[in-house]
Amino acid sequence: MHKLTICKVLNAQLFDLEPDLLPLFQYNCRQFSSPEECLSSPEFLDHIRKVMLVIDTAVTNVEDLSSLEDYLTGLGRKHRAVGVKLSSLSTVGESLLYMLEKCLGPAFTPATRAAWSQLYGAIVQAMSRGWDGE
Ligand code: HEM
Repeated sequence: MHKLTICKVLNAQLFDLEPDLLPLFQYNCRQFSSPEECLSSPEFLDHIRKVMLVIDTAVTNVEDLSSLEDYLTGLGRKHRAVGVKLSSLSTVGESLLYMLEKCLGPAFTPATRAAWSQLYGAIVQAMSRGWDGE
């Protein structure tokens, strides 16, 4: 399956888990009337690419995640500013694990799950500094 198709599936599940995330994605002050409309907008697809790029970068730098810390703290701050709650990042993590499980099937062993969970947890921990002082 194409990477972006996978990501669309992932994000459809995201809105099932947390419908309140939909109004946070607004482009040119326009609100989407349904998850489907959001999922087919070029800006939202760009955001999916941005998320995947951050995850790709974390995988590449897994031996030295501290080098990404300042970037991720700033990224957290931007998300706080657009109204994202810290807890919503966990919902994204849940969707990510769900997607991997669906795509990898039996290859998604408990050890693989633990490794992904740890990596995403490290991203969230660094981003969470953007909510410090709340
Ligand atoms: C919890 C759900 C999330 C919501 C509602 C959300 C929403 C947004 C919004 C509204 C923007 C600004 C517009 C745009 O660039 O599309 C944005 C930017 C961005 N988001 Fe998210 N986001 C979420 C989770 C994440 C996660 C988990 C990551 C990465 C691990 C991420 C990575 C990015 C990046 C890289 C940008 C661009 C920042 C920049 O312009 O410097 N987002 N996000």
